[in-house]
Amino acid sequence: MAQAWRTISTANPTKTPVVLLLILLIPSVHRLYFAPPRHIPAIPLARLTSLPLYAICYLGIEGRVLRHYHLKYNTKLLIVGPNSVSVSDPAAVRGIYITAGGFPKDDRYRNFNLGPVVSIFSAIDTEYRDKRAKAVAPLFAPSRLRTASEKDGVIGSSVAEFVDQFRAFKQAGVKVDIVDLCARLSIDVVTGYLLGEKYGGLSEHAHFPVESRERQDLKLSANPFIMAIVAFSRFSLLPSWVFKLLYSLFTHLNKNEEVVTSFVKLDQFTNRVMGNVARPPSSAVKAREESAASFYQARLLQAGISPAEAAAQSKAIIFAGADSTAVILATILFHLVQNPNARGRLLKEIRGSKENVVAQDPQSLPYLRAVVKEGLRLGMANPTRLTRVVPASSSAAGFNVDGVHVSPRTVVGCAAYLLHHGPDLFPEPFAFRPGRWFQNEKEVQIGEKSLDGANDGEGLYRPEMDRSMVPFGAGLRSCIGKALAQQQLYEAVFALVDSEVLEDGARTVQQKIEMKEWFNGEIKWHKLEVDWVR
Ligand code: HEM
Repeated sequence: MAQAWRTISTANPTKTPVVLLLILLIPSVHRLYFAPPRHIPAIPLARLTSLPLYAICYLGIEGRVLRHYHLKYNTKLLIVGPNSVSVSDPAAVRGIYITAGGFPKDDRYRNFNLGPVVSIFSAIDTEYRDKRAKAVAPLFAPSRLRTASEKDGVIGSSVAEFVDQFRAFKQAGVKVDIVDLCARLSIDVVTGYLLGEKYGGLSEHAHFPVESRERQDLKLSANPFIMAIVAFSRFSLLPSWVFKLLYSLFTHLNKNEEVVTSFVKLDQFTNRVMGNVARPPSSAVKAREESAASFYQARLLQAGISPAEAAAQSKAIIFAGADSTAVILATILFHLVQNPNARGRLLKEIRGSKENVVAQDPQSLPYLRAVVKEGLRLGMANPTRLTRVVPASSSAAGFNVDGVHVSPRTVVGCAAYLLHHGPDLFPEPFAFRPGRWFQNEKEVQIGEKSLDGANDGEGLYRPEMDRSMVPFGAGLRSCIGKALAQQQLYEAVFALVDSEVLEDGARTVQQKIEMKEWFNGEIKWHKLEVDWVR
């Protein structure tokens, strides 16, 4: 190689830069003319380089930019990098994520490893993932969730505390930040339910009166930890070595006391819950130990996972569970505050269900289901492409999207931002309209056409609409915490609407929800406020 450089430079020094440029351009020219099919539209420069994709990912505008180009070119397939395509086609979800276990996750997921530890979420090796996911799966059984939702259960008591705090803000006429309050509820539910001890999100600042500056200014202490991870996801598409470099640089530059304290607090909490299950059983605490054995960290230890890894996996689940559920719940509440008609309809349904002799499971209430579904559609907890790689196997060699062949080793992915905002399936895609989920005329009447503007014809599209919904991903690698998240959403919306806290003058301070569309979507400024007009 060194000899070759010398030959070029001694042959004709003035031509060297030109020759070098040509050599450098060969791969790009090859990409431009041969690699990706020429007839598939691309975002600018994407056939040559991934830099535009990295830039929009960094800026948190990936969802809206890809949607713009899909609509502009009227295409279901869009080239977003030399070896990467965005798919905006509900019919492709099955092929990419479901059939035969779905395509494997691509290399970008390595960037989500927890240092040396591979999490359930970041694992590419499915055997590694299955061992851990199977160990914890029984925790999400419906009967266990129902028990936890009773008055004195972890979910039931946390939701009651959440409603009480909401009410206290209202009674004092003080603005409430629903993103913060939902984050407090979510972290308590995830930790209390899975790890056997509540983090204490709802209680940590509850000793300050709601009117005090401290109470209004202080945010959940785990926020800096959560937001640091959310912010790293803006680099997640980069090659692993660049990511690592930027990660250490970014960590160094953004290190401040608040972030360090938050990480230390999370470490202390995780060590404590690990200690709770590591203690040797004694007859006096037998009952407690028995129930402790049914917690997340204990089940991982029982499956042969090392204590250090079980601790890291527990920390990962706090992030995975708390942040996404908070984003979706805050989205639902924000829209309910802005839609008195939907709220009125929901209150009527909830009150009706309470008059029933047999208490009804919130998840069986049709209008509440539509409200939660519409919130999951609009809530951008994971707005961007869930990337996978087309395997080289023969069955996948024929993978097609809308009649176009996608070759093996191409990175493919569907984004909730695109599938959830398809204008054909979801007219007025950015509007909150629970009524759109009702299937036939009778159901539309239940959904109150006159109340939220749904029209009869839309219901006919519902199966297609369902296929377009990927808030929890799809297939084997879809969210393992879906049942827990849904239980919290239903219980919290039911209880809050039933309490009538959102009645008599509640209004949103922000007019709309603005998001940073990173892999984990972030509500801008991490704040959405509700105040009260008297
Ligand atoms: C409304 C709340 C939630 C939303 C919207 C959500 C969304 C998602 C999505 C989209 C994925 C798939 C990611 C991909 O394919 O790359 C996922 C995976 C995952 N979620 Fe959630 N999630 C929520 C709540 C939770 C909760 C409560 C937990 C834990 C208790 C959790 C734990 C996980 C884990 C461990 C995975 C990885 C599964 C695997 O790769 O096998 N999530 N989630």
